[in-house]
Amino acid sequence: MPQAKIGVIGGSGLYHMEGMTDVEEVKVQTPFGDPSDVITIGKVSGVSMAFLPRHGRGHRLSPSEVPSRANIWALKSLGVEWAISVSAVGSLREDIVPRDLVIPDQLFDRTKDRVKSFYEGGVVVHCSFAEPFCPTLGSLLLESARELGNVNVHQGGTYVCMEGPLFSTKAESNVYRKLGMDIIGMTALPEAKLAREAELCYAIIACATDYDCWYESEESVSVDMVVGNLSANIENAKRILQKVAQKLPADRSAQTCICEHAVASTIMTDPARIPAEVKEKYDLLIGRYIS
Ligand SMILES: CSC[C@H]1O[C@H](OP(=O)(O)O)[C@H](O)[C@@H]1O
Ligand SMILES: Nc1ncnc2[nH]cnc12
Repeated sequence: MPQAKIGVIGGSGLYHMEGMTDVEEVKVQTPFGDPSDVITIGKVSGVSMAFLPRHGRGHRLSPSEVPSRANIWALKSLGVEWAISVSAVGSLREDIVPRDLVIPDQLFDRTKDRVKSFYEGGVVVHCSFAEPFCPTLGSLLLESARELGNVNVHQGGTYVCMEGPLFSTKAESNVYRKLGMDIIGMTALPEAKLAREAELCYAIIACATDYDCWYESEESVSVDMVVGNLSANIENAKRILQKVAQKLPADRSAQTCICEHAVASTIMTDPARIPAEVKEKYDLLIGRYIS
């Protein structure tokens, strides 16, 4: 299997990553089923990158159907250390204008129907998730986005993740605003949790596409609105990815983020009591801690 240092999970509107060289398509199998689609591996700015469209090419998977465990496992198995999500979001703040970009630093979970951990069947792990995004990667995304010059970029903000697929009611949207949420989407969870459990550095380039439905003088969110505003944003997101590829440190061990060692000391289960087949299953993620 070819290897890649950066993994990009493309959201709504981002199904292909043009401009990659030395391209190869790989079909990865995981203990959690098939990822959303084949993964394209190539080079961007001379750095190896794996690209996976979250909803599949042709946008076939709803947010609740995205196989996040398979997606994150597949990226990990390709050697990915830095996972970047590109996501469409609604804005819950007047000053986050559609077509602005946000690099969120917090998450609030309103999903209901999703499996949120890799670990089950005899191994119990409790990772810290107080800081759900990698601050090292977030800073580099912010710096790269600011270098574009032609786009308004917001540093930090809370992404509230709803179940969907229907958009929110006005009552819900207004409650999220009162609670201090900044942007809303349907896909950051469980992806961010699984990335932490897989010890990946993970952050989001959030492309604001609409004002959801709280803003009385603006039209409520619709697919047409999202798609229209996304096409401009997606080009910016691709340029950010090219820039950030050149900035990522060669070695994560020199970084101050906890991501690379996120699971160390979080395994509650006595290794002597973890069945051999469970150890084998999780070797990719935690073999170094339980063997
Ligand atoms: C087409 S609007 C709703 C859809 O877009 C976002 O997806 P993604 O984060 O993958 O860009 C949102 O979360 C919904 O899934
Ligand atoms: N308003 C919104 N709510 C949820 N997900 C979204 N993705 C883009 N806009 C959204």
